[in-house]
Amino acid sequence: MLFMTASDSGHRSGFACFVGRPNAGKSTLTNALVGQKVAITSSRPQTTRHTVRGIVHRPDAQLVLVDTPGYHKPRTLLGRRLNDAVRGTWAEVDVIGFCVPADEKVGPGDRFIAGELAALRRTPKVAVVTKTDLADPDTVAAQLVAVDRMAKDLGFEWAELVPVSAVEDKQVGLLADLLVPLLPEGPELYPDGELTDEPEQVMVAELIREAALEGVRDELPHSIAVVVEEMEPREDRPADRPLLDIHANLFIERDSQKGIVIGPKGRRLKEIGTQARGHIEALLGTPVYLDIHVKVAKDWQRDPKKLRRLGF
Ligand SMILES: Nc1nc2c(ncn2[C@@H]2O[C@H](COP(=O)(O)OP(=O)(O)OP(=O)(O)O)[C@@H](O)[C@H]2O)c(=O)[nH]1
Repeated sequence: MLFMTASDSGHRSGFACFVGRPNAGKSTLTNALVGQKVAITSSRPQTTRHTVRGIVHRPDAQLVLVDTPGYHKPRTLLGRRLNDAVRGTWAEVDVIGFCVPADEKVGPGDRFIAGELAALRRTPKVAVVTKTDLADPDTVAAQLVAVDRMAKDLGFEWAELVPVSAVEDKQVGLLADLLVPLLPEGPELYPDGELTDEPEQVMVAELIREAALEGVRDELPHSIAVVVEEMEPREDRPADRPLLDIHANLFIERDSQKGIVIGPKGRRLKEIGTQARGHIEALLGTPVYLDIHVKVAKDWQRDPKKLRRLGF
């Protein structure tokens, strides 16, 4: 009955995810489509850990965006878990957006991922050439041709091929217009106004992790995990001056990494706290007291029990 009503009205709803090599612009594009910061962006690759959904609400459709971690050659148990999670997501969505930056040549990393997509015969695949503001029109055109050819070489065709700039908000609306017809007919999946179904604590943990990753060496990203232990409104506060107490543990793998995260005289940790607090307050719309403890969870990347405890 619900289905008939939905198809009568022509309303569409479904899931999409963006895939592509690290730094391809997937999170930024998700944010631009949704219009609010829900996924985590960073100038460093492979920071999108959790499946974060942003929801595009339109009168004619609801598009639920699932943001997956980067798909890459696994070296550790964590790497394999991430790849499993990514492939699991690909199999579940209604449409896949494959992102390639306009300012970098199509390479083996792109072909590796597109090759995996080729196996998903039934799922429509849309190619998105991202960051067009960083390339001149000829380069963008050449990139569109290269991406088209890559699919043909792999034995499939893109359902759509579209250049966008998420930063300058160019063609982002067009991309949504092209994705919507590829969704099945159906009613709204989430109530209007709900931007993400990711638990707040996970998003808060991601914001702390993002702040912790700023300015640390490239090899550290997978050595940091954050778990929010407690998130409670402070008691005895006047109604017009609420305060949210957040206690979080920041896990590193080895004692030797403590210095990097904490910094001389605790300066680095303080910076992490200040930056994360600003983002959390913007996200939740309330003043926050943030308390971060740095703890060593030895070799947590390779230990299945510890991985589970940290939510992977
Ligand atoms: N100039 C420009 N920069 C962009 C655009 N989109 C993304 N970027 C930048 O490119 C970098 C990577 O963007 P992300 O959105 O984090 O990329 P991602 O594909 O989600 O990266 P991973 O999480 O590592 O897989 C960031 O520094 C963004 O600011 C764009 O349209 N124009």
